[in-house]
Parts: sequence; structure tokens; C-alpha cells
Amino acid sequence: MEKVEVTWHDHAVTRADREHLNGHRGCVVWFTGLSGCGKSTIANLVDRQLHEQGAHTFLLDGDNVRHGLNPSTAMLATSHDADFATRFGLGFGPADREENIRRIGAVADLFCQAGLITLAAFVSPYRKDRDLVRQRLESSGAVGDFIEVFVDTPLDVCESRDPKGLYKKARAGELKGMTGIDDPYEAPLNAEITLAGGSAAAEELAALVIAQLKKRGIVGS
Ligand SMILES: Nc1ncnc2c1ncn2[C@@H]1O[C@H](COP(=O)(O)OS(=O)(=O)O)[C@@H](OP(=O)(O)O)[C@H]1O
Ligand SMILES: Nc1ncnc2c1ncn2[C@@H]1O[C@H](COP(=O)(O)OP(=O)(O)O)[C@@H](O)[C@H]1O
Repeated sequence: MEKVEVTWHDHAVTRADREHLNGHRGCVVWFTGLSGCGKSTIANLVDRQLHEQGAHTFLLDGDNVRHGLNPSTAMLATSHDADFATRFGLGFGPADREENIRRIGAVADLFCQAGLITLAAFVSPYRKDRDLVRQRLESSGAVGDFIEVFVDTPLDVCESRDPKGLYKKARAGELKGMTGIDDPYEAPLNAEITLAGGSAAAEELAALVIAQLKKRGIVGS
């Protein structure tokens, strides 16, 4: 294995300095759940509401991050050679999902250190990968920096919504490895927040998240 010499440097402006300027703590609010469960809708509502209250936030969202930070091999092949695109492009196999979440976890950690209320909305189906992000956040910061939000919407509800037609394709055998169909979703065992995404309006669920952020002292009441 190639030895790489890298050294950690402390920053002149600390996380505490940035949080003081922002007027609130940084944290990562991590939405997980099946495709179509409502992650993106709820996270956007929370983001908009916090932003309007003057909080410093950013939303990392599944499909969007896969256009930039974590593109597919086919996307990378439009600007890089085939070897490079194959090496760094990500799909939906288990190792690709692991690397997707690992990279996003590292970015979310940086945003948290920048004092931002970082919202992350990813299927993130494997418990081990989410737990690794939690560990990363808790070791670079503190317990409480990672708030896991399980958007617990039954598969049949997600499938009936099917905004992108992915479940239909998966049922027809045209899409392999669809979470909930032929790839597992491992529900959180101890999420800080669980939302009944199939039986309450997105606005109500967003309000529950904001209430928890207030209760945890991340934003003022
Ligand atoms: N096989 C398979 N399984 C699940 N989802 C799939 C798949 N293929 C494509 N998509 C679309 O990609 C979005 C999920 O991307 P993520 O980066 O959140 O996935 S993961 O966390 O790496 O599992 C997901 O977005 P959301 O519907 O917003 O969750 C889907 O639109
Ligand atoms: N609580 C809810 N009740 C009813 N429909 C919802 C709810 N949350 C989201 N939706 C709808 O379900 C679809 C999928 O939501 P989305 O936020 O894109 O899910 P995800 O990001 O988890 O894939 C969208 O059409 C959205 O309007």
C-alpha cells in the first residue's frame, strides 16, 4: 500500500468562533429512509424555516450530490477517461453506497465544523454506514452533533408515490438493486427522531424536527 504523508493542521478560526458568529451551534440532521419516503420534502421545509429564522444552514440532498461530488461512471466519462471514470464513479452497489455515504459524511462533518446546521437527505440504507458518520461527527465534535431522523414511511406508500417511476421499473425487473425491493433498508435502532412519513403532512413532520432542534438548544425558541 502506498504511504501518503498528510498532517492535520488546526485552523486559526475555530468552530466555536464560527458558531459564536452564527449565533447557534453547528450540527448534522441526517434524514434516512426509502426512496419516496419524504426526506427531501421535509428537509427542504426545515431548511426554509430555519433560514427564515436567520439560521445558517445547508442541505445536502441525494440526487443533487450524485450530480457533483459523487457522480456515476457515465457522468464522469463525459469529462474524464474511462479508467478514471470507472475508478471514481459511484452507482448503487453496496460498496458504492458505502463510499457515497462516507464522502457525504466527511463533507457534513466539515459543514458542521463551519457552524452550519447541515441537513442531509440520503437513502443511506445501511446502518453501519450511518453509524460511521455518527462516530465521525461525535469524535471530531461532541455527542449530539449527529441527529438521525428516520422518515418511517411504509414501502407500499413510497411505492404508490413513486415520483420517479423507480419502483415501477424495479418491479418490472428493469432496475436492479432498488432499496426496499431487492436491496435492503436497515432501519435505525436508536434514531433521535422518527417521523411517521405515511400518515402526517410534511409540514407537521418538519415542525417536529424544528421542535427537536429547539429542545436540543441548537436554535432558539
Ligand atoms: N437502486 C436504487 N436504490 C435507491 N435509490 C435509487 C436507486 N437508483 C436510483 N436511485 C435514486 O437515487 C436516490 C438515492 O441516492 P442516495 O445517494 O440517497 O442513495 S444511497 O444513500 O447511496 O443509497 C433516490 O432518491 P430519493 O428518491 O430522493 O431517495 C433515487 O431517486
Ligand atoms: N408527508 C407526506 N405526505 C404526503 N406526501 C408526501 C409527504 N412527504 C413527501 N410527500 C410526497 O412524496 C413524494 C416523494 O417525496 P420526496 O421528498 O421526494 O421523497 P424522498 O426524498 O425521500 O425520495 C413527493 O411527491 C412529495 O410531495
